[in-house]
Amino acid sequence: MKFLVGTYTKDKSEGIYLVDEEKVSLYNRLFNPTYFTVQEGHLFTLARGGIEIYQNNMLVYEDHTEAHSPCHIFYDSTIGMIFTANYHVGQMSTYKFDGTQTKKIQTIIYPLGSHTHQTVYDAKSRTLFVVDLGLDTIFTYEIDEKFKLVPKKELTLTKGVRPRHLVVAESGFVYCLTEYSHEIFVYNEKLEFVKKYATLDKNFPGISGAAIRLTSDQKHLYVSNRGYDSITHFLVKEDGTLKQQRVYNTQGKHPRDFNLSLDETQLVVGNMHSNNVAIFNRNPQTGELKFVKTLPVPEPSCILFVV
Ligand SMILES: O=C1O[C@H](COP(=O)(O)O)[C@@H](O)[C@H](O)[C@H]1O
Repeated sequence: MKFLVGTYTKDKSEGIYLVDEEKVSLYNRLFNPTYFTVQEGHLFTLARGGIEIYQNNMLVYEDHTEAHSPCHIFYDSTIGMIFTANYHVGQMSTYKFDGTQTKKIQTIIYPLGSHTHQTVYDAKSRTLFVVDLGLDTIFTYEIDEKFKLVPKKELTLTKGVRPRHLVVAESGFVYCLTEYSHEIFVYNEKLEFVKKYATLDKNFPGISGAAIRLTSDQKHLYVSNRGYDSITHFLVKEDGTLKQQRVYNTQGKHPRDFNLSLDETQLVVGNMHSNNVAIFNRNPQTGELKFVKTLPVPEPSCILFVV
């Protein structure tokens, strides 16, 4: 079991931590690496007013030109592009990365009220999804031969539900978790609305949906609920609709992110307000979780399993 934990460095945290079995150690000393990804031997992380890219712990690219730090970063190796969403200033940026060189391509500034929260590129449909929490909209784009974004469809959710993160299934179905209403909005491969599901049976005040993950067999979907600190497990049926299974206590406060191990036999939750990560064993057939232990990690906000 080996995973990295991105954090807020507002209090005691100093950057990204490595959890290797029982041992927790500082992996990279950084300012607020609240989201990051590791691919092709590079670490792509959020930084003050932009992004930083590291290779073997050495800084190889930095951009600090935005008025605030973004909240989400996504790298797609099929097109060699990096995408960021900047919640606080309502914009998203794109970069071209060719394995060594990085170039900023574009920044899109959204209308007043925008709080872009996530960018996801789906290589199969060649579609970029930009989730805008503030505008209750999912913007979609194609990418042209000059790596510029060409607007496609806009998915408008119910006003005030506040979409936060989504996943795209191999079927083309899109599952979007809302922060304020903690619901999952389901869209089919034509991006037509199908149905929505509450992540919890009761609507407690102050709950906010955070992360959403789909298993590689496409059969299990998990979401985290901050405030009612839990993970809800859904089965994904043949027709793409969902069936709620169980709700699991995350053994800590404010589960901002969680992730599956590479073989998907474990699930780790980052409990941001209780400074710990909770480790669960996972049955890959049934999707059931079994709590194993917690480990102390300060201000966890992003979990990523590594080889
Ligand atoms: O989910 C959330 O995310 C936003 C954006 O994150 P930030 O790291 O850019 O601040 C955050 O402000 C908000 O409180 C939270 O609910």
